Amino acid sequence: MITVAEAKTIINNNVTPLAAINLNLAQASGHILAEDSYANCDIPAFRQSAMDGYALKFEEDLKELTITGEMAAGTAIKSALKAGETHRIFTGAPLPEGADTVIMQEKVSVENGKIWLQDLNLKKGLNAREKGAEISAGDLAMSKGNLLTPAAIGFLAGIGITTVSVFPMPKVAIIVTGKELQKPGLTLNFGQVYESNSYSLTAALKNEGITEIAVFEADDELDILTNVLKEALANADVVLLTGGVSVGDYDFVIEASQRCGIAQLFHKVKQKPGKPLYFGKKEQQLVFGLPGNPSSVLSCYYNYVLPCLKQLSQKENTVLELKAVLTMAYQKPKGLTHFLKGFYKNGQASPLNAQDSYRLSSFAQANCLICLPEEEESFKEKQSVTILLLPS
Ligand SMILES: Nc1nc2c(c(=O)[nH]1)N[C@H]1C(S)=C(S)[C@@H](COP(=O)(O)OP(=O)(O)OC[C@H]3O[C@@H](n4cnc5c(N)ncnc54)[C@H](O)[C@@H]3O)O[C@H]1N2
Ligand code: MOO
Repeated sequence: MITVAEAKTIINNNVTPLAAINLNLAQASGHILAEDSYANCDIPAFRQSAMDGYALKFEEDLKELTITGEMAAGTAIKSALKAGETHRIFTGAPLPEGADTVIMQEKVSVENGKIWLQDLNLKKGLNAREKGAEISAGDLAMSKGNLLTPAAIGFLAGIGITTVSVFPMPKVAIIVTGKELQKPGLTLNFGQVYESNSYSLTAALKNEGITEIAVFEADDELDILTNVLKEALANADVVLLTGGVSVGDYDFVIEASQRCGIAQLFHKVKQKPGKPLYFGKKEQQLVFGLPGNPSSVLSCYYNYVLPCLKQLSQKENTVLELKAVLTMAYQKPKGLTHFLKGFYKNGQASPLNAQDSYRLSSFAQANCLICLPEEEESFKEKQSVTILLLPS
């Protein structure tokens, strides 16, 4: 059995980031930019008013001007100012030729087609956005490696970009195994359990912006599982199996993986929950055999699967490791790293009740996993420990 750290290193060393693709900007949110992006034109594309008011050519001691035109936002008609003239103008509209300044309408009085200026702070260029002030044609708009946040998407759209080169999100297949599984909503017959792993995993993947998710079900039979795994591998970068990875007579994940040509990279990690975790690889495709207990599935997801998915898309890991003090003493046997479902607040981490790996009630309340190292058994109240902060 390998340690948690060894397992993480093996995964990390076996991930090849996915090749960049071109995406329509509207589909690119949450992706990492794979190429520098450049502006095609000046933005603003013309000298533009930042206020509703009057456009003018600035001079010291201006007192009055005659209104000779109007510029509304979106106007396609060009206009020019002569000496002593002003144009009514609105926010976003182009300034008439010859104008360099806009006075807010609150700072003038209007009478008989004229304005009287009452703005002591009026300066040349006030309330006028210069052509190319945001960005000039040919300038670098955003560098490779940037995350396309909503603001980044808006910025690129605002400079007229429609397509971007990004690192794609992985395509993920989930295979839930087990004869005992029943769909939530149907009657639970004797010996059955409601199938929840595909729900928790799908929800977690969708939280990451992963949309290509295929869910398969497989009975505990080697031939069936082998065929389902083959089908899943046909269109996935990552396959997540749940259940069937331990030592029982009906646990076929290891054998089915071998039959599908997947090379085993490890099986079994010194941890609780999730001891029988399996990881394998077929060319660039990655396969996780997650131990079936619902809490083991999620504990392994946050520890191993999520960082791997992030790496595939060249994104930062969002499971943050930090230090916290325990709010209570805790005992565990030596030999395995324990990941306790916990609640973190103001630097303190509280282990929750119901730590058993078949239960999700505590995980449903948790915002962190408290990591208790393999070789330690006694933890004091206020002792500093490492926690993994879970993404919401
Ligand atoms: N003799 C041993 N028995 C077990 C060991 C061991 O070392 N020696 N390890 C235990 C540990 S730890 C775990 S974890 C489980 C993992 O076993 P499997 O991955 O083979 O999982 P299953 O046996 O198929 O299922 C375990 C448990 O989870 C329930 N389950 C499975 N899939 C789902 C699902 N999609 N939704 C909800 N619940 C699910 C299943 O009904 C079982 O109760 O092995 C121990 N045994
Ligand atoms: O390790 Mo298993 O995941 O405890 O139940």
